[in-house]
This record gives sequence, structure tokens and C-alpha cells, in this order.
Amino acid sequence: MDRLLELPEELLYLWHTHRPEILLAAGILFAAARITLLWRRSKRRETLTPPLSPTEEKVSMPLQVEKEYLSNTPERTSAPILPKPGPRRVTGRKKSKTSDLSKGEGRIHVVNKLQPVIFYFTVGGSTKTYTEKLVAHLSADNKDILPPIVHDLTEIDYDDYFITAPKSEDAIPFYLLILPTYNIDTELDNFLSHLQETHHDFRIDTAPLATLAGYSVFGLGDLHEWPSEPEGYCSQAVEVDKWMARLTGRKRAFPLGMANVRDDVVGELKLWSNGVRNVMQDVVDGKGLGEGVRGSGDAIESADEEDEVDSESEQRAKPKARRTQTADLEDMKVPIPVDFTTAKPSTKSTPTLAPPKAMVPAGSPTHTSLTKQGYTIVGSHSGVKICRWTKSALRGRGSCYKYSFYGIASHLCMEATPSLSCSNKCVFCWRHGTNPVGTTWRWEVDPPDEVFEGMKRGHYSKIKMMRGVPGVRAERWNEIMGSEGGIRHCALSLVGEPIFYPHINALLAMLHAEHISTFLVCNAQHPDQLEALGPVTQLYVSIDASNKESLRRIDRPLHRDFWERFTRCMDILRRKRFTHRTVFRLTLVKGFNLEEEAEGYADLVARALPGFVEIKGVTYCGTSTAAGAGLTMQNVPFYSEVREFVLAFERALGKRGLDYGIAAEHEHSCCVLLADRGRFFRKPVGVESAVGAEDDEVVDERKWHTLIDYPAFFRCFESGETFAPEDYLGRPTPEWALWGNGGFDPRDERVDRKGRPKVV
Ligand SMILES: Cc1cc2nc3c(=O)[nH]c(=O)nc-3n(C[C@H](O)[C@H](O)[C@H](O)COP(=O)(O)O)c2cc1C
Ligand code: SF4
Repeated sequence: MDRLLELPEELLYLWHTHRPEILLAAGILFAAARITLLWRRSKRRETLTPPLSPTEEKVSMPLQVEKEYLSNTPERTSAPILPKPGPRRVTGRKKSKTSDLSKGEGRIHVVNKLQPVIFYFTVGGSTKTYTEKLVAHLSADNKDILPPIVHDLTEIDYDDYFITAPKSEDAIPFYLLILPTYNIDTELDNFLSHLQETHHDFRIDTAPLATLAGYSVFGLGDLHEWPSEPEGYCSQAVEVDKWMARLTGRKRAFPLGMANVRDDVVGELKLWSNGVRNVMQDVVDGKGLGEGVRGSGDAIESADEEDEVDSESEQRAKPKARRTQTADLEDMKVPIPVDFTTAKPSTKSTPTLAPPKAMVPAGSPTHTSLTKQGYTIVGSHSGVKICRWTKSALRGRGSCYKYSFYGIASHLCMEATPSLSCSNKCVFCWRHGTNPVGTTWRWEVDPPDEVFEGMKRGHYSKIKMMRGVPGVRAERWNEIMGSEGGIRHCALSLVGEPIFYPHINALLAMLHAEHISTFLVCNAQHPDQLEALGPVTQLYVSIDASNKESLRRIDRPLHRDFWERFTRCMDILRRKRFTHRTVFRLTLVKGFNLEEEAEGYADLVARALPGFVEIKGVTYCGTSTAAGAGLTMQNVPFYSEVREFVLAFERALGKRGLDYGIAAEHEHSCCVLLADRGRFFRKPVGVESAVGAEDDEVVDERKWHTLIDYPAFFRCFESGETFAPEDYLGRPTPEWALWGNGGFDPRDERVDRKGRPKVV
């Protein structure tokens, strides 16, 4: 017990005598313990982490392969071999939505060369000039970027460039659009509708232009008159840019450029084209369009554009919102564009619809151009013009072929249209380019009485100006301008599509009420309007081709379902042949629809059974559109070629058991008339019908009856009863107009182009 009590004293003694040794031993022990601990921890970590797989090393791609993937292709990641289970290793960047879209829905391109394709539109000509500057700037010496191809938007078929991109062996198209803005109707409205319709057409991929390497738009506008974008500055370029983003799957290669025409356009254009050039270089270098450039795939902007599509779809659906979709579709006679590709409901409010615009506003370039060409614009969408035959007939120098065939006196005839707009862009039409076009009527509508009064006023004022022209015959002058005289015929065919006018029946009734006969020409693109058409003295359908491909090439229709519309019109015409004098008008264009087409035309006759077929050689109009479509004087057939065609056509009809004969000709107009022999080759009206007679003597009495009894037509019209073309047949066709006799009235004086008497 005593030793235990002495222990603290002994420990204290030991500490005092061996303090350094004790401290050293303690330090060594502590260090050993720490080292052991650390070693044990690192050992445990080593056993949890697998050795790095050799496949995780980055494999460098050869340049060519890298190009194949462009920058838009999602990054390839080599999957590391991981033990299961274990923590997931994430490599590479997050795959963005936009990079998926911009790669063109899975299409992979080998970009060897780029083909810049520039599209422009112009009315006043300035955009064309700037386009030329752009071409010069882009045509640098670069083997990977080909010299630009340039297209005037009015001269191309949109289907060739804006439904699918043109294909080439090794060059990928890169679109550049340089566009002014017009707040009046121009071809640009039509171009925009085309882009929109293509996007919404459920038969077509939503991004059919994703195969393009990229696109960019440059707009020209007037900031002085339209001080901001919401007020319309460059608004059409903005619109085109948006639609192109959708159609290409957001391949906006460079942001929309804009220039104020009152400022430094060339400077702005240069800045933009420098940017475009750099991007094109990046693309051929395999760097792609890049990410993060405003508009080139930026996620926020892309989402904005999708929302806009949604709200537009919603806007179209809105008026029918309370009805079921099934009921809507059943009620519709014409297919409406339905976007089945857009499923996302929109949260945005519906934009308000703009009020309809005037088709041809006073002061617009179209108005100015038409006025310069001698047209009188009536109201906002109609026109009237005196034709050269009216002037010629006033001077006793011959009437047009309608006088020879149907008894129309040209000096009593008014040529007019209630719609200067059309739904075709025929290659031989002089008016295409600045004139309004559209598939539906989307303009202000003038009341029919104003249209009628305006047309007459315009016509009479022009005739009045003829009073002092040398050679005008007093008796003819009086027949139109005298107190007893007046307009007796109206050819609704001038330019545009008369049947398009929503009050066409009311206008026809007004003409008939004043005993003005009506010849109406339509383009076989509006079957519903044709079906609803009331009485007209003679109903024409222009037949410019015998098959779908030719029709697309010649008429360049705006309606996607143009052939279905055309054939429907044929069937409607067949039914109408008992109530209307129906006529096919064939315009022959050498190299387009003349050769080999007689059989096809005969098939169309078999389908529609028109009373008459007028065959006419095309008149050369010499416009840039015609030239752009490859039309020259070489495409105007000689009269001998027209005659040859007519004989082949007659044989083709005969082969089908169709009894049509060549009734009359007007050599001067390069025009020939065939008619249904069963209906119009007959005994004079009033004599018992010789149709079906077998007796040779009676057959000899039969004559062509292509002329019209106009008073009889008005009597029929006023009776309120249904009537047939046979009810207003006129006298027999004059001898001088028959096939083989040339068709010139011997009572008129023949003159040459300079007005000198012609020796026949
Ligand atoms: C009738 C008319 C309407 C126009 N409307 C607009 C417009 O709405 N917004 C705009 O920014 N510029 C507008 N402009 C200006 C044109 O876009 C601009 O002058 C352009 O350079 C014309 O190109 P062009 O000469 O190739 O036809 C209009 C010009 C005219 C003559
Ligand atoms: S029918 Fe035509 S071409 Fe003949 S006079 Fe009338 S408007 Fe002129």
C-alpha cells in the first residue's frame, strides 16, 4: 500500500529526469499511427475504382469523316466499360434539341462544295441592282463555294425550289433571299402563302428544306415611311425569314439583314454578305452552322417560332371552335390546309386579322403599270381596255375572229375583267410579275353595280378619244356612241380570272339586263365557282395543256391540287353543255403543247364534250417572264402549223367516235374553230332539223351554225326559264368565214401593219 502511495512521486521523478526521451518516443508513436491510418484509407479507395478503360481515350476523326457529320451531328461518345452496378459516368455535352433539328431529321450530308442560290424579287428594280452587287461580292475565288445562281422569284416555279431543294452531285444548296417589302399586293404575298402552305401541307415533311446547307434573308424597306418593324418595316423579309426557319428545320445560317433604302444600303448589304461568306466558309470547313449565333439554332428563338406556328394554326381553327372537327371536314367542299404536325396547344393570344387590302390600290406600281399600258382601273380590282380590234372595226379595217365565228361586231365590244388577279402564272401571260395573284379572294370587294358602271364609263371615255382618229367611220362611231347605240358585247377575259369575283353572277345579270351579251373565259381552276355560274352567252375554259405535267409547266398554277381542279371543271362543263354554249380554248405554244398533244386534247374533249373548240396560236408577249420560261418568237406557231395540228386533232376526235368538224377559221388571228357537228351543223333554224337525216339532198342543206342570235339569247334570259344553246342559234356561218376561206369579211378593207391597203 505504501509503494502505491509513492507511485506519483516516482513518475514525477522519472518525468524530470527523462523528459526529452519520453517526448521523442511519444512523437514517433503518433507519427506511426497516422501513417498506418492514411495507408489503410488509400488502400480501400483503390479497390472501389475500376482501372480506366482504354476505349475512353478520344479517337480523332479524319477530316472527311468529320465533314460528313458536320457540326450539327450529335457528338459521338464511346461508352466506357463500367462494372455493374456503379456510379454512371457522363461524358460529352448535353445533346440539344436544336442540333437534332438542324441536322435535318437524320439526314447526313457530305459537304464537298456549296452552291449559293440567290432569290430576289423586285418591282421598282432596285433589289435587282443590289442582287447584282451581292453576286459580285460572293463570287470570290473559292473552289469549295461555287459562283452563285440567281433567280427572280417571279420566274421560277416555287415547287422546284421551296418544296424540295434542287439536287446536285456534290454541291449542297445554300439559299440567300434578298427581298423588298410591299404593303400592296405583289408576287411576294403569293410567295409567302406558298411557304406557309408548304409548311402546313400534311403530305409534305414539315421541314422539307432541311437538306439545305443553310439560308439567310436580307430585307430592303423604307424606315422613313414604316418607322419600325411592328409598323411594317421590312415586314415581308421578316416573314420569309421565319417561314424559312420552319421549312429548313432552323437552318438560319446568318441573322436576317435589313437595310433602309434611304440610308447606306450597300454598306449594310456588305456587312451581311461578309457574315454570310464566313458562315459558308465554316460550313465547307466542316464547322457547320455553329451554335449560339442568334437564330442559327438557338433554343429560345426556335421555341418562339414553334409557338408562332401553333398560334397561327389556332387562329385558322378559331372560327369553327365550337363545332366538332368531323362536322367541319364534312362541311368543307374544298380541302383546307390542316397542320397535323403541330400538336402542342398554344398559350398565346390570337393575333387580330388585318382588314382586306385593295387588290390594285391607286398609286401602286401595278396600278401605274396597267394605266401606262392603256388599262382603265375600275374601283380596286377591275379593269377595262379597248382592244386593237375595236379600233380596227371603228375604222372599217376588220373585226376579230369572234366576228367571223359568232357575229360579234368588234366596235360594239367591251373587253373587261372584274378581277385583275389570277391563280395561274401562264408562261405566255404578259401580265405576270407585278399583277396580283392568289388562290382565294382576299381583297376588298367592290359592289357589282359600281364595277359595271365603272367599266362602261372607262370604255366609253376611251372610245371618245378615238373620235378624231383618221379613218374612223361615222356610221360605226354612231353605232357605239350615238343616242341609239352602245356596247352590245362584253368579253370578260382581259386579264385575270373573272370567275374569281365573288359577285360574278350579279354582274352578268346586269350586263344581260342592258342587252349586252357575255363571253366569259375561265382558267379551269375554280370548279366551285364554275358550278355556281349562272347564264352567260358563251362559256369558255382555257385548255393550255392536255396532261398534268404540261399544265404545270405552261400554266404554272398556284393551286397544289390544280389537276384535280382542272378535271373537275371538265366534268362540270360536260353537265353544263345543255344549258351553256361551252367552248374549249386551246392556245398552242410550239415546243410546249403543240407536238404530240392532239391525242391528249381529244381525250379532254371526250370528257367534257364542249360545243366548240377554238384553236389559236400563242401571241408572243415578249415579257421577261416569257423569256424566263424559255419562250421566244420560235414558240409562236405559223398558221400552217396550226392548220396541221387542227387536222391531226380532228382525226384524233374521229378515232374516239366524236363527231366534230372544222367549222370556221380566221387566218389573221391564227385561229380555227371546230364544232360539234351533231348540234351545230344543221338546217337553218326554223326549218325542221336535218340531224340524223340520211337523205343526201337534205344533208346538203345542212350548214354550220356558229353565229349567235343575240336577241333570242336575251329573250331566253328574260323568260326566266332554263334554256339551251340551240335556243339562240343564229344564221349560218358566212361563206367567207368557213374553213379554207380565210375568215376576212370582204366588206372590210385589208391593210398591212402600217395601214396601207393590202393587195390580196
Ligand atoms: C407601294 C409601296 C409599298 C411599300 N411598302 C413598304 C412596307 O410596307 N414596308 C417597308 O419597309 N417598305 C415598303 N416599301 C419600300 C420598298 O420595300 C423599297 O422601296 C424597296 O427598295 C423597293 O424595292 P424594288 O425597287 O426592288 O421593288 C414600299 C414601297 C412602295 C413603292
Ligand atoms: S372579242 Fe376580244 S378581241 Fe374581239 S373585239 Fe371583243 S375584246 Fe376585242
